[in-house]
Amino acid sequence: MDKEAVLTHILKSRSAPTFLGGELPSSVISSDKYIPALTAEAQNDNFPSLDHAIHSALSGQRRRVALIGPEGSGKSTALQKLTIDWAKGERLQNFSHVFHFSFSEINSLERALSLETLIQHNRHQVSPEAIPLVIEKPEDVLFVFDGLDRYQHSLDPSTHSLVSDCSQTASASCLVASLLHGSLLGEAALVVATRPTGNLEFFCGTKVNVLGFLKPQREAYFNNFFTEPTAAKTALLHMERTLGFYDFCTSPRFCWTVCSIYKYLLDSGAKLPEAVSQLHVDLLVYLIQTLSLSGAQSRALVLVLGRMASHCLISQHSVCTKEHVDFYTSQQPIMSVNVLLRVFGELEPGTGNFSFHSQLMLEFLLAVAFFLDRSTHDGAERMLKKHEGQAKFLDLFLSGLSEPVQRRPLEALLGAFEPDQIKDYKCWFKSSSKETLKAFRRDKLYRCFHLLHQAQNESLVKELLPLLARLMNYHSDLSLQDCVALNYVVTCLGELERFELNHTNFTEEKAEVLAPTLSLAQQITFKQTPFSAGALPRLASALSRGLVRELHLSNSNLCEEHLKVLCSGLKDSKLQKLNLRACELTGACCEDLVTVLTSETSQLHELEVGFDDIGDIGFAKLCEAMHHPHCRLQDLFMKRCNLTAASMGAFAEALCSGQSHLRKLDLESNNIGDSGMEALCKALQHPLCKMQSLRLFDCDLTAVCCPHLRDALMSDYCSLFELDLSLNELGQEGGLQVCQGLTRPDCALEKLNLTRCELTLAVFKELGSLLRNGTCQLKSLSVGLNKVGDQGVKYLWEAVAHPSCILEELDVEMTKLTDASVKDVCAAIRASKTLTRLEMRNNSLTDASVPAICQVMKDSPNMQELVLRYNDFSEEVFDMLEESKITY
Ligand SMILES: Nc1ncnc2c1ncn2[C@@H]1O[C@H](COP(=O)(O)OP(=O)(O)OP(=O)(O)O)[C@@H](O)[C@H]1O
Repeated sequence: MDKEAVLTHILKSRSAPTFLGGELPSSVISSDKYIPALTAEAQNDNFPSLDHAIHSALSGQRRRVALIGPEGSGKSTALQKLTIDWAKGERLQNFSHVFHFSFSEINSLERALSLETLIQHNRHQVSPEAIPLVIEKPEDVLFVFDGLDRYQHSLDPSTHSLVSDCSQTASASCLVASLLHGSLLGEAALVVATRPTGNLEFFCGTKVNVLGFLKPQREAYFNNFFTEPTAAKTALLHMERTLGFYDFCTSPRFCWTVCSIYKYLLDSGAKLPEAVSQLHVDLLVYLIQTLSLSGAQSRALVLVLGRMASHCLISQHSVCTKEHVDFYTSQQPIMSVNVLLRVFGELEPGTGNFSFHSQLMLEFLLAVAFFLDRSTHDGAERMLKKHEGQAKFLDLFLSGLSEPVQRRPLEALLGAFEPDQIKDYKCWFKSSSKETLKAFRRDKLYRCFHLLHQAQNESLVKELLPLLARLMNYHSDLSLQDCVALNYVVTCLGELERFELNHTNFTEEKAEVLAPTLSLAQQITFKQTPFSAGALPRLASALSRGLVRELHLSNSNLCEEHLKVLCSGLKDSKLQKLNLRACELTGACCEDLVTVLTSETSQLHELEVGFDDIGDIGFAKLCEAMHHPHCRLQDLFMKRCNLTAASMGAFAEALCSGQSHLRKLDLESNNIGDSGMEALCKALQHPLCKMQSLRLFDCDLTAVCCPHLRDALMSDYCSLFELDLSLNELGQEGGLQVCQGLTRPDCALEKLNLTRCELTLAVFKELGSLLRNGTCQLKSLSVGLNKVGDQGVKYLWEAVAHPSCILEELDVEMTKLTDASVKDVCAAIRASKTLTRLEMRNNSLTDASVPAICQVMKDSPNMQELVLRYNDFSEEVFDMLEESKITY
């Protein structure tokens, strides 16, 4: 085979590049501007380039490969590169022949022919004498077929009588099917390129999904396109910011289009477009200007193209035949608009088929035509319905074009848009948006944001403010595009009370796009949103210059490094509350938290690090921060942080330092033990200690620490207002000591929780007399899960009934109460002037108690809640309980 002739043939340029069509593959390759495109798998793994994937598929056993990718993703260019590399002797030298076919050309072959003729016919520079070599050694032959999606015949083998003899004549479609199914030259290798198409169902071989360009390839492409590096950078940054979140940016052809129009705009000193609809306005204006038509002709042309676009969408055919085109273009010579359309079938010029260069331009022309067409009776809603499922951007383009500033350049060329059509679209937009926003249809909500983003009209966003405001707080499953649209809306609104993001992979790109939103929000929550490492610096910098007061990151995958980055931003922020519960933090992370707590401008007063492995060393660092004059920490939540008695000494010191503002500490489920408690109790007696609330649920305490606790409670300096000792084995002795502590006349304790503390009758008796003694300030008492029965709780009922008792909430869950106590319960409720909430779940009351209880609830207007869940009631009393507003 004459490789030189193959090379000359391919490299010989046959048509000029256009903005929409792209630079010719041959010119891209010969001018060394070829950038290896990627396979779709490259997004996840470091997979090879498309060229590599083709070569490895051809070196394998099957040697049949289909390249499947969307429009303009670089399939044809990769095939031409393959053929050129072979012809230059650089690659695939195991093949003696490479035959390159286009399915569009095969479509136009109407007469029967043999494979031998097909090969020679199709400019393959193979002499008749060489044909026997091809046939004898098919393993040395490679067939390359481009554009299966444009093929008009089926590859279904059952619809053809497949041939096996190279000299046998048959239809071209039969020859192609025979080659692809291996009955003809079965050992030859084969590469087919196509957009996704039904015919692929009949292809057996390796399938390679073509992606095109990601950011690094786009960067290389822009650098090649613009000779001036600053222009390349400006253009690329602009594209990434305004369009980089759309899938179609992976298309090399789209990159060419963007570069071409950007260059034109930059050279003419114009502004670059902010949204995809603006980009298409600029493109269409440029393309029409190149045609040098009159205004009326241009308008007529766009109307014709709009109708063709509608036809292609509705019939789901990307290709219009000559007949279709003639039908639509009785007044317009369609060949004059090849800048707007792609022409196929060069074998017999003038008889070819047409298609739109890009689906985006097709939909854009349809949108423009909608606003130009006086004769159409379709309103926007009907028009969108008609193309539903086929058009992806039609509504976005309508939205962009409905704004006077955006459509003005087109109106200057085509004449004014029809006011009725614009009015109709605006009406549809407002009514459908209001409906969507009112009904909170999440699926449609973001579409509405996208339409607003395209319209780029701040006052339109503000008009919808009353409906938008309540939808701005919670977001989930956000795509990058959604982030862009949402951010646009939030930026127009200018402020945001809450922003919660759920179930969203928080990537660097999303963080970058949402940075303004994050800066405008006062309260931010991330739930089940894994952070990528790159997202953290963006988040940190948005928070550092933002308005955020509260940040909730519980259950996030923050490691030490992530936290370090985050804290670098938080130390300059206005943050007041930080929740890092279950964020996989360790003691080492506390160093970074200390920088936030002690920064000069720190306003952080609430910190939650529960379920993180902080340990004594980490806690010691936090205690050091409490000595610092800038530290404003008041509330600290450290549930299950692996703390022991060892850290209580340093903590007690911090509490007594006079610098600490700490008022509330939750140490639930840490191994504090009696010795730790002893240290803590000493601090509580110190005049500089400001602690008000101490939660020591399940902290391994026993009666041993209770004398210290009593002393602390008895101390004049103790300002404890709330104490939770539940799930500690205090027993009778411990319980009595605590009660003794409460006898101090001005003891401030208002809330005491002694749930499951192994308390006895004697303790209940003491509690009862305390509540009656007139000095006790207790308003809330929980003594559930102490199995004292009716006899023990009776002391409390008597106390509640006493006029000196000011108890408002009483919890006696699972104390083995029976119907025998009901008389006392009712008397207590009836007599109390303060009791509002009574918790009695998990006891043994039966239906017999219900009438009296219901009656007392009716007679006692103070009572807000009585909980009787999990008692022994039958269904028969449920109605009665419900009527009396009792929770059962
Ligand atoms: N690897 C590449 N390097 C540089 N430019 C490229 C590359 N691939 C494609 N291009 C540019 O993009 C344009 C479109 O590419 P190509 O025709 O190969 O796409 P395609 O996937 O075959 O599209 P379609 O399905 O629409 O036929 C080319 O004309 C060229 O300008």
